[in-house]
Amino acid sequence: MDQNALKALVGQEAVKYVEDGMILGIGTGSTVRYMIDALGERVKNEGLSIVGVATSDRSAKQARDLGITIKQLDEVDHLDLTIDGADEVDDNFQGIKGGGGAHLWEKIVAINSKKNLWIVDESKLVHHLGKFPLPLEVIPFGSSHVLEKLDKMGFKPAFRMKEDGTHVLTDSKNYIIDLHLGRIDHPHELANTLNGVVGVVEHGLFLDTVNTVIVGRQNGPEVLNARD
Ligand SMILES: O=C[C@H](O)[C@H](O)[C@H](O)COP(=O)(O)O
Repeated sequence: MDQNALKALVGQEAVKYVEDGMILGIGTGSTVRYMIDALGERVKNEGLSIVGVATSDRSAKQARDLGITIKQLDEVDHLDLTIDGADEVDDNFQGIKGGGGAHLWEKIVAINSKKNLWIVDESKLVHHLGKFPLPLEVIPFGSSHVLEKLDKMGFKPAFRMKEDGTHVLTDSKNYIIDLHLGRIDHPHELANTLNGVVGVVEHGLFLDTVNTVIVGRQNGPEVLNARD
């Protein structure tokens, strides 16, 4: 199976966790796309009745186009489950997200969700976080000074740019700075440090967040349970 087949596999597996009547957080990314397709099938074929809260405009559009009811986070009083992808997951179930620039909305949805389920192909499992550049969402105002500060802190920051030379913009119209760290030995300390940088709205470290990870392996999906 190639990587896309593994993503499809975990996407299809994840929707088995969705129950009638649930309010579901819907993540973002190429793996989640398969999950949304599979969810749409269940809504269409089984009459599954759920309300989705999307973590990006693109996921909201895909879901709506498939007939899935989407509400804003502020329109619901709780989320039963959120299904999302990840860029890296380490041995302690800590993760990096935001490769698609959606980690701010994803984190807000995740912390308001009773359970969090991540779907990844096996390439995302790592022993140490940090090979994948750590995304930060930053306010455009004064962002060159934020970059300079992060550089002085030794974080090897770079703005995420489009091919046409303009900034990648998040759904909240902010910029992304990626930190090229190589290896993160102390993720909680790093998270605390980044939380203290004025201008950084949110970083892509998702610590102590996920309950269950479904990993796409060549011989089938593997379910890893982190915590209840
Ligand atoms: O901002 C994007 C999200 O955090 C994604 O869930 C993450 O980047 C994984 O995306 P993909 O499934 O495309 O690898």
